[in-house]
Amino acid sequence: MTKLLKVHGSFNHFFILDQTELDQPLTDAELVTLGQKLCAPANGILNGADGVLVVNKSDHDGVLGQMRVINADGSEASMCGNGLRTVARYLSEKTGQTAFKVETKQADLTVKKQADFATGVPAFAVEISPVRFNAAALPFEKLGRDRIIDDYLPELAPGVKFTSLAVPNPHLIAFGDEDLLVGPMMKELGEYLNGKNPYFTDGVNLNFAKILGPNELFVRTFERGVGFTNACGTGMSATSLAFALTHPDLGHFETPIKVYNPGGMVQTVLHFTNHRYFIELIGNATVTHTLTVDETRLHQANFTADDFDITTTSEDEAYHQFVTSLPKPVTVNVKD
Ligand SMILES: N[C@H](CCC[C@H](N)C(=O)O)C(=O)O
Repeated sequence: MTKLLKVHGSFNHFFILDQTELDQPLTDAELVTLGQKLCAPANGILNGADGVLVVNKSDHDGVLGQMRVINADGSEASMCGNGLRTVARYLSEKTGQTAFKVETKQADLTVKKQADFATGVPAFAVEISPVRFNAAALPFEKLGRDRIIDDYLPELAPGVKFTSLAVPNPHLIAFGDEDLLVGPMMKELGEYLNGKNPYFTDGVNLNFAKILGPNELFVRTFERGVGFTNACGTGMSATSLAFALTHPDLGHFETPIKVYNPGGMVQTVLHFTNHRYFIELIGNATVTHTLTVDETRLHQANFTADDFDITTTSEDEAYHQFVTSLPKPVTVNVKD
């Protein structure tokens, strides 16, 4: 039998599959099908998820494991900030180590166990990098620019200034008031840029943010390969950096930035060292369920909820209490 975990970072929900525990790792095609089937709420496996985090062995020195990210639509992403916190916790509890590196598509990233974010809410800090701004890292070549920093993009939305950066997955960011975050534009633009369009040919994570004050933001994200999620770790990290670059009076480097989101709150710390940006993302790493299932069913994506033995942990209650204790600067419903 094979064990999976159901986890979340800021209610950005994932399944973790540790392939080092399998008799036979899944093929890439099997991972795509598994991601689509496990994550679809209609299939009733714990109401689905936003993605599957696949843990593999890493042969890099000083690296405890490799993380691959399969979105709910089966597409693969180069990075997942909320997910990396949960994989870091999984590997920490598996090995007993509390500070180490995890291999991701474009970099081996530093992770470190933190003090609990609140009672019963374990937390990890993870490195978000590499950070790039140019069209080579972002597929927006049809917008006639090599960079998009605090620029109007009338082709996409009149009267809105955007910033785009890759961390290394692609993000497009705009700052505005609550109407922008909860109005119709976000869904329309998010669906357009993640469908057939000449601007972001590989899709893009769309982040709208409200500035709450010095080093305080609220960020809502329409994620590539998923749609609206309760939080996007790389989105909150990229938005924090865009905040400091476009509002240097309010967003500061080397200072914790409080980032609220529909699923809770995380902290980010921006760094610029040796001509390199990187972002620390600090937040919860919550395990809500353990699941066991026959490995063959995962390979064949041939399962219903009845094929899983599911155990619920006691952690979600503690996280709900944490979220309830937070201010609600913007009214966006939490997606179950
Ligand atoms: N949907 C994203 C991957 C997951 C990122 C998000 N869940 C996070 O926490 O960073 C993409 O395709 O780039």
